Amino acid sequence: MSRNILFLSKTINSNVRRLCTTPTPVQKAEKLVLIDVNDKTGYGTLSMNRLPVNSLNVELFNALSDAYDEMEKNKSRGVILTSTSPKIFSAGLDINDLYSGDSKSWSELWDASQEAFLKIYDASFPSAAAINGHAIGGGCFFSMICDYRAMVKGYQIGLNEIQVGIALPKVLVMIMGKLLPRRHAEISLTQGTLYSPEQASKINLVDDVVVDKAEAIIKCEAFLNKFRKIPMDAVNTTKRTIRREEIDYIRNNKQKDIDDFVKAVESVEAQNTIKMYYQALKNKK
Ligand SMILES: CC/C=C\CC/C=C/CC(=O)SCCNC(=O)CCNC(=O)[C@H](O)C(C)(C)COP(=O)(O)OP(=O)(O)OC[C@H]1O[C@@H](n2cnc3c(N)ncnc32)[C@H](O)[C@@H]1OP(=O)(O)O
Repeated sequence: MSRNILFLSKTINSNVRRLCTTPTPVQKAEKLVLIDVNDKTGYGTLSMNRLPVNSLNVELFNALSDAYDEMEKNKSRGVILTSTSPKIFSAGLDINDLYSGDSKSWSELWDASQEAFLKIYDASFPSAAAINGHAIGGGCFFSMICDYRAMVKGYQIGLNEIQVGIALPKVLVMIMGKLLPRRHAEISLTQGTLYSPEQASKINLVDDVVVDKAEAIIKCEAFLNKFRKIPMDAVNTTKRTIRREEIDYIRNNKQKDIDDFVKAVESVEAQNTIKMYYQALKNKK
């Protein structure tokens, strides 16, 4: 039996409360991350639900962080990260925010992304990504920081930040550098390559290629099941040893990392590229 838990980020909750007396379209805001805990396995399925494309903004990052807090509090045995969209896992950072923001909003965006990163990457339970659609930029990155990835055929995955005009943030470089063979990481990061799941599986970017979301979930559960007979303290100590460099980098350089991101986004060249990219996206239909 499973139970659905209504979940909203703190920000959205406060917005909804504030708006209770003044009806506006914002009241229709959906839950940004749906949590579905399987009581039998103890696994929580977290589904990103910022439609149409699950673009990552402060609220979605906060909702992910809060969902992970909830899973920690409930001593979860594992998380399956996926999306409610039929064809998009996540389209990465919200390009509207990159295009129309300022240094304060970009700082807040990056701060929230760092928090969500730490919650997932340093969780005390394993995470498996059921990549049920395109996973681009930050969408790809958030699947990369899970312990396992199963991706449905017919979509694309990759870190394309360079195409959007953003110099790759250090933590993305660190993690891709560890996941992919060196040469592939370098080409992928400097060219912003997007891969089919079949290509991605050849370079370690995804672990399994599947036909649909249902099969992705089955594969994720099978991965999480592998930890059932292993003491989690031993797993976590080992995992933290493996992941220490990236975790320490963010924890010890939080403000510098935010400043670097803001600098990369606010440069004239980046803003021009973001603007062209944004317009091309809007004009593509
Ligand atoms: C600690 C660090 C943590 C993490 C951060 C890592 C940093 C990441 C940087 C980035 O993520 S940069 C962003 C990279 N993302 C992209 O370049 C994706 C761009 N989008 C697409 O390629 C396509 O939209 C798609 C393949 C995802 C889906 O294609 P399709 O199904 O044909 O839908 P549409 O293109 O028509 O899109 C529907 C709708 O959504 C808007 N949209 C798409 N992507 C974004 C986005 N990233 N941000 C905001 N909005 C997006 C698109 O403009 C359409 O809007 P309409 O108003 O025209 O309907």
